[in-house]
Amino acid sequence: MTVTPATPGTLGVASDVDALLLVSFGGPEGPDDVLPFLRNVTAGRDVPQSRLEVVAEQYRMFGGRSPLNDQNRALAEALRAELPGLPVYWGNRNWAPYLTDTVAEMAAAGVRRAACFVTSAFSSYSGCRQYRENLAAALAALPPALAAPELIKLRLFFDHPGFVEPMVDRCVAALAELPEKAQADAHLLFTAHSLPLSQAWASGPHGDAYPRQLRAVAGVIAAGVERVTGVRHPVELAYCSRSGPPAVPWLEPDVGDRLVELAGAGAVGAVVVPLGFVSDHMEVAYDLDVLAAQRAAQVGLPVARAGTVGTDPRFVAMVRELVEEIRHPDLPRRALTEFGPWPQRCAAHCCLPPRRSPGAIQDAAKGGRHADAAILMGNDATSTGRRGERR
Ligand SMILES: CC1=C(CCC(=O)O)c2cc3nc(cc4[nH]c(cc5[nH]c(cc1n2)c(C)c5CCC(=O)O)c(CCC(=O)O)c4C)C(CCC(=O)O)=C3C
Ligand SMILES: [Fe+2]
Repeated sequence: MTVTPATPGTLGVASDVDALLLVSFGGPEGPDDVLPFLRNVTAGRDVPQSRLEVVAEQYRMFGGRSPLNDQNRALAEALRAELPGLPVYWGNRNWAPYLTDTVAEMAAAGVRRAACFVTSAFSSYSGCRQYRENLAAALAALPPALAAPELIKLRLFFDHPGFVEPMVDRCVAALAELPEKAQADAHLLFTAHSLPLSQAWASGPHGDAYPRQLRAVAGVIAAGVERVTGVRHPVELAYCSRSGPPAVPWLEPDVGDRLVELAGAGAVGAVVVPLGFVSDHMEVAYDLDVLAAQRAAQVGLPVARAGTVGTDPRFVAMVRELVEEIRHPDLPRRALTEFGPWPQRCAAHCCLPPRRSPGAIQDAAKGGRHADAAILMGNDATSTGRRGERR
């Protein structure tokens, strides 16, 4: 491919990427949005009505408004400041601004090649592949008169220093909030969104990537905490926000159950670390700060909740660095675990959704329609000679 030299003044900004698209989950912004939002999230999924009513009630406790969209507005603003000259767009899977509308707006504005930053750090169908499918669907929905931009999904960032270092600071700060006598021996209880076991097993190119990545990063963060405090805190991994019918197994233990168990086993305190989320949205504000906190209070276990990265300057700079990786394939790709740096392009069979029709799996194996969508979105447009891999 042709490599355009960086123009002075836009130094460090990928000159052959002409937009950044912030891609996220979306959340309701008022009471009337709650049910339509939940219907969007669970369309075609095995989530019982009773579960939806429980979740709707949680959103109503917060005035029907999730903090998530405002957090993404703040992140988009921070990215505009970090990447002057690069238009920053924002689109969601489940609520306005919908990806379909944003991608149409980008095409109408003449965007040719956009880097897509998805606010999910880890490998899973819900957090990675489904977003690639959403992007492909947004392209497929473009009016024929509009030229489709190339959409390049940035690599997963779960072990990037720009994510890990702010999390170390947040753990250290949370430890200091615990009663003094609980600080030295406190557990670090890392948490992430639970997944159906079938989805967890199918995550990543070799399976089981989601829990393994979480555990690996948790260890790196704990080591970072030790460098600051001089204490190696015990590391635990637990899950929140289980959904689906009770008969379907999901990743365990639940964070609330684990806090109760830890108290029973004589733990003096715990820091709950929302490792699986990059901002304090509902899964944090309700599932951790209300539900899990109640469980700990019932057994008298002191807990503090670590913050999320939000718009930490190091996290914002990380996005810039990931964009630069697209522009300059020879740049060092920073990563702190043996799982990274995650490839720019996910393998065709990476994070396959559970319960796919045999036809769709065959398609993926042959490099058919589904695989094309995945590869288009995850590809490294600056590298060549890799196409044969999927033949
Ligand atoms: C891996 C993962 C992430 C992390 C990656 C990422 O960040 O994308 C994530 C994020 C989020 N999940 C969120 C909300 C919900 N997730 C649900 C349901 C589900 N999530 C799942 C997985 C994930 N979810 C799964 C396997 C289901 C079962 C149904 C299905 O297979 O799709 C439901 C339905 C009701 C219920 O809870 O059962 C809701 C309301 C919000 C918004 C919070 C806010 O509004 O502030 C966010 C950021
Ligand atoms: Fe979710």
